[in-house]
Amino acid sequence: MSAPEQIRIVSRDSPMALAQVERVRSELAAAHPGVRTEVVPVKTTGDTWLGDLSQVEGKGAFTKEVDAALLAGEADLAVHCVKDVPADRPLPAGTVFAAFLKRDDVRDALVHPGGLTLDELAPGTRIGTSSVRRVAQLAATHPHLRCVPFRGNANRRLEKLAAGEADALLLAVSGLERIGRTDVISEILSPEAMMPPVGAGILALQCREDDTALIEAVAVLGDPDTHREADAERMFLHVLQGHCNSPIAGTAKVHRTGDLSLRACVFTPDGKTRLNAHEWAGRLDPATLGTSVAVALLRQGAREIIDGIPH
Ligand SMILES: NCc1[nH]cc(CCC(=O)O)c1CC(=O)O
Repeated sequence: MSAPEQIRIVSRDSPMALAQVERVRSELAAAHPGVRTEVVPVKTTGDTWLGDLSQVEGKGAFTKEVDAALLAGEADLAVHCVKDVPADRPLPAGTVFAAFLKRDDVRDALVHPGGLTLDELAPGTRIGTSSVRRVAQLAATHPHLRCVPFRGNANRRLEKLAAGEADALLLAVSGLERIGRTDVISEILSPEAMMPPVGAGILALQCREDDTALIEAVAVLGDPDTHREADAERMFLHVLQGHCNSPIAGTAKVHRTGDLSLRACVFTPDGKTRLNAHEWAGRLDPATLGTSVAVALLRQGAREIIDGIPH
């Protein structure tokens, strides 16, 4: 089947989101020379509300307006960071993921203007992050550091850091790559030091489910290993049913042997309790692996931890 002549791509309007759209446009141009693309930028609640995300809709704050534009027919293709797409509920009715692009770096980076590493930071150093996952892990490993709430797109956070609103930041390596600012990285944290979130570094392409021509056309951009990792991670989070204040980390990996593993953790906000699970898929499909890892954490008391956190 031939590709559609024109594809309207909807996305958030942050510099990172627009860089993601450029990647999609160039991969589309390579796969389907001659296809025309148009960008439809939208602002999401998560972009305009810089307070506590749990006070607005929390999950979905970065995706709702993008999904609405897709469903209203104002655009044909949405580009999302999988990390920002709620996994506890199905995708908005009438939409599907048509492809997961090849995964970028899953790790977090420390941005410290003086170039120090996490272990070198002095007691009381203010780390700008509103991520409960990052706060809980830092509390466990570096209790002498102080996290201060920090929201806004990555460029905005770097500006706020330069203005002295924090002494250092934690940001995703993939995000810094997309905005062309890896120069600010003072240390890349291993997944052991800072477990990544579900969906880290993955971009998903979402279409209306009846748009079969487009679904077929963009499927060639999909990466099969990334798809397996995303399925395992998202099913893990779906079974666990977290909320926007629950510190949860999870990262799947397709190894050179082709086998898939999933490591995941649930933390208390103070980082004092950390539940761990690590399983291999073996004969299980990715979603069943995700279910199994979630059940392993539930057996250790994950439900009680998650439900005990105010939200
Ligand atoms: N919450 C914002 C957001 N959504 C996705 C990324 C990073 C890129 C990715 O993981 O795809 C970021 C920035 C960050 O966490 O530093």
